Amino acid sequence: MTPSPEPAHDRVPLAPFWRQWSDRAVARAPAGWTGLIDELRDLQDAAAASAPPAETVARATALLADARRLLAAHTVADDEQLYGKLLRLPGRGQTLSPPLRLLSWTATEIVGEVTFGRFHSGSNDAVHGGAVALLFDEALGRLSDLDDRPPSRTVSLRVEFRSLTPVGRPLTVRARLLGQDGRKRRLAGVLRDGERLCAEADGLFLALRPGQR
Ligand SMILES: CCCCC/C=C\C/C=C\C/C=C\C/C=C\CCCC(=O)SCCNC(=O)CCNC(=O)[C@H](O)C(C)(C)COP(=O)(O)OP(=O)(O)OC[C@H]1O[C@@H](n2cnc3c(N)ncnc32)[C@H](O)[C@@H]1OP(=O)(O)O
Repeated sequence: MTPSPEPAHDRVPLAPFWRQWSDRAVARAPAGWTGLIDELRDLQDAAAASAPPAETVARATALLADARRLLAAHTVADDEQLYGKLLRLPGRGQTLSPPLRLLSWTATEIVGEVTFGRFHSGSNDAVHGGAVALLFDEALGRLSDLDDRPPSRTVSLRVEFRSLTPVGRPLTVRARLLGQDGRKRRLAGVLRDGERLCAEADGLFLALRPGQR
């Protein structure tokens, strides 16, 4: 695999399993779907950051209930859902974790950029530790399954919080594949705000056996 010369999240190669999984969702996604996900993400941040008066709360609640009813009328099984499956998009079309935008990659290392919003704040404008762990699971998981490696699952993820992770600033995340032993893949991650180390992670990912769900 050739290292990427420039930021290009959507050119990161996908292993065949994930390419099919994602292309199937892309083919079924209606016009405007990614706009809906972006709006949902912004909504989460706006709700977390607001302290509105009662009239605004009532109006927003009614609008949200309308939107929820519209979407719930089109509920599908997990296999058919679109959410989280658009792997060529930063954030892969989900709002659980903040969009991870890949800047460069090789078979054994990826570097990405991420900005946590107010939705992921714990307190003090600092990111909740669980959200930091979530980001590492995304980044390490992404690398684990790169380069035609068979799909894997996290079995262990240890995070060390070295300093507060700030909300609202672009941060750099770096993931490395340390080694493979049969189905076991050891990975490590580092999250930095400029030069400052925010958190580090060690993960063990296990490749699934053929047909294993
Ligand atoms: C789920 C979301 C997936 C979303 C994917 C989206 C996109 C993917 C595309 C690209 C990637 C992009 C982004 C990445 C995004 C997300 C990544 C999220 C990944 C996750 O978030 S995923 C959910 C959390 N994850 C689980 O829900 C795991 C639950 N679990 C199991 O499903 C089973 O556990 C399984 C099937 C994994 C293995 O089961 P099994 O029966 O096949 O294997 P077995 O138990 O025999 O273990 C074999 C050898 O591993 C050793 N071993 C096992 N566990 C160990 C541990 N904890 N520590 C040390 N060693 C351990 C044993 O000791 C033995 O070692 P030995 O062979 O030497 O004896």
